[in-house]
Amino acid sequence: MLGRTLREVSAALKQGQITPTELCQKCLSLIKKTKFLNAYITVSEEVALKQAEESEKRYKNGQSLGDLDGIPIAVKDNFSTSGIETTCASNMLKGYIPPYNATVVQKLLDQGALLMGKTNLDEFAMGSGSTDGVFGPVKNPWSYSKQYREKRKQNPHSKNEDSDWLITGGSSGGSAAAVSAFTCYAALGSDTGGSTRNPAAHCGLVGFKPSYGLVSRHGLIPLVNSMDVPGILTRCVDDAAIVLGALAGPDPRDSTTVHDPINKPFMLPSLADVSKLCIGIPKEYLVPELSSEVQSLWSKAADLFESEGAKVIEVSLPHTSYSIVCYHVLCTSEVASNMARFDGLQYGHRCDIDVSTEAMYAATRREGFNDVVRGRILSGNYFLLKENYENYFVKAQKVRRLIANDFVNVFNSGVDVLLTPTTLSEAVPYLEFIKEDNRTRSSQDDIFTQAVNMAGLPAVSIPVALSNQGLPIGLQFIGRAFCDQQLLTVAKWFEKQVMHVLCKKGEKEKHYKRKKITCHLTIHKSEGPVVSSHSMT
Ligand SMILES: NC(=O)C[C@H](N)C(=O)O
Repeated sequence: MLGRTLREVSAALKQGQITPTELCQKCLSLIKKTKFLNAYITVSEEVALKQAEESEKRYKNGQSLGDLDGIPIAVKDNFSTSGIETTCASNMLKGYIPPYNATVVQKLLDQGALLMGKTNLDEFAMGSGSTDGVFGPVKNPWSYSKQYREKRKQNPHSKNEDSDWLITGGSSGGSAAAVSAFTCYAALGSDTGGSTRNPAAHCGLVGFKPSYGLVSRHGLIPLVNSMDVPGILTRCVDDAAIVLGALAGPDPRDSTTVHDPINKPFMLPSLADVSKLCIGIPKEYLVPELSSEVQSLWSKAADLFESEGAKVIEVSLPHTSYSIVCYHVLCTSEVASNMARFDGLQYGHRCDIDVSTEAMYAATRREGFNDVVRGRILSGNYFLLKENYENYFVKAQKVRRLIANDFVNVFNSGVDVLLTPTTLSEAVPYLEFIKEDNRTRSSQDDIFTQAVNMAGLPAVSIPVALSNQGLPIGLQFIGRAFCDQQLLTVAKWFEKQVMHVLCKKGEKEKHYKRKKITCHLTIHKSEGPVVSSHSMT
């Protein structure tokens, strides 16, 4: 095996154990074999092979561009990619081919990364399941692990295997499935209310959301401009740091990016000295909906820090209970304004009826958007009505400030990092997920993640352990604004510890077979739980 992580595979490329073209072909073949996951909307095979060829020349001439040269990556289909269709999983943008690359995409390509394709999502990134895009739902690769299948078989309510798969979480579920199934070594997601961290937790990955302003949004098709950030999905913390190093920095095309006052330059994180840390546990995050397994891991993780000499204290984020509703008002208001550009004239789909311009707008938007998007546009326009503006939008802005100040107060009191759950539970089966109204479910699942976006802070979800059902569970660390590097040092220390403290000691390997895919599940001392589809039957 070449290596599970970007770092390992990058070393293999540097040592000539594999060429970029061979690596690219391996990933392309896995993309084909795991097509049933529905992780990709577009596979950019030709582009990736061409990029691999160029990378190969650089390696041959001793001119490699660094750790990302020759590394297969995937990009969520809401980032513009020059010459490659960018759909946001919406009828509205089907067939849209942008003339430019998003800054983050360009930066990865400039470092020699290979673009394998564009990944599936909830339409316009609205959702937490990756179930609501026009190309159909994404399946979680962990649905096919033997341990999970066996557990499901014992459940009398379980349906047959083909309908019994799990959601990936979302909205960057395609990116998470793509990394989790080893079709690439890192992927870009976007994170507006948790969309990178949530699927990372459900798919056993590291999901990193940078501080707002650290990474450019230019070319990321906006959901909520004041909260969107490009996110990073990888298999370990070091890999996330490598990608962040390539992406961070001001961009003249995004006026909200700043010259990072703290992290210059980005380096591979060292291991934090935890004995000097103060870890905050927000008491308001102990919500009744939290599963007992997640809760128990959360408290074990806190104990772990304490036993290693960290100060662990309970803290209060008193405005947490307003966060979901506040996010809803602000998100939908920005959505209503952002989506106004999709009118059948300027971009994308157009319904050609010649009754009147208004009728054309209405028909275009009815055909172009699903009902989740239309619902958000309607709510947002209601909040923005002249007579409602003060009472909803302005009030929500004030509450957002209070929510952000809660974090400032906690950090000012000496807390270095907050430790919280990422999601309420492990991934749920699709059929259970759609039983509930997806919008309600989505908003509940974002309870631990949305406030971070409203405050613009960095946060990372780390895979911690497998549940009784054999599914990954993640925990989240939240840091001070622009302390992204420090946050990663804590995450890295934790990642290293959890494998032999929270999981069973030592190394255990199991091979799980199902249909054509063999999931190879490994728990190592020094790495997170990893599901791979390296060995195919
Ligand atoms: N992109 C996101 O973070 C989406 C978030 N889950 C929402 O539905 O608004």
